[in-house]
Amino acid sequence: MTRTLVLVRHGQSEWNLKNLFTGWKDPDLTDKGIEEARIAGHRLKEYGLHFGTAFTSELYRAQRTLSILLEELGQPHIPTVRDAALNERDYGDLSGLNKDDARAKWGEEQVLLWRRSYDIAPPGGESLKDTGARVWPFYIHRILPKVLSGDNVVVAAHGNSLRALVMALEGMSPADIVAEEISTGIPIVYRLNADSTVAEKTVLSH
Ligand SMILES: O=C(O)[C@H](O)COP(=O)(O)O
Repeated sequence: MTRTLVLVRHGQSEWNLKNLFTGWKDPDLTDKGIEEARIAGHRLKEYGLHFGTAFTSELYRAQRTLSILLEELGQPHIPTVRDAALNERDYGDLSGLNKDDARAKWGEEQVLLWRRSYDIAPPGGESLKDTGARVWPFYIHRILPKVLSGDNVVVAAHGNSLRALVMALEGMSPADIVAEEISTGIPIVYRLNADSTVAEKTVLSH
């Protein structure tokens, strides 16, 4: 049994391109983002992966990335679960603001704490810990049983919902997770042991 779990962050969005905090806002992919999703599907095809189930968020950029990727894989119609538990971190009052303008207003250090620390939430939004509080139970109750049953699973989600998932999978500490970045459109392939620990991790870079 392969017990494969693939995580992929959506391709570049219009707001990634404009350097805006996005969170639960719902912009589309850019042309580059569409291409990144295609390449991700192509890399998974080359890797020989077939999926039984897909999971994504309720946000369009992740859903569109997933459908482009599955189309490229030749598996456009697999069962797909969409759930807000996998949504991006809610960026609260920062949503829609330019990231450089935010650094100019609140300082580099404060903005980095909001973006990468474990438990400091942006004003009106979620910390990574808050995001994990919805991602982790969803993983345990909905995603993991599929993986452990041998049903290869792909999860198309977001930078911070995936950072929360990677933190749990790899047993990272709050200090470790600060440096963890998830690139757009790069599949991360985990093979899990029967006890759900990670046996192997492969990053399918371009
Ligand atoms: O919501 C956003 O702005 C991005 O998708 C992730 O942003 P971050 O890299 O600032 O956490």
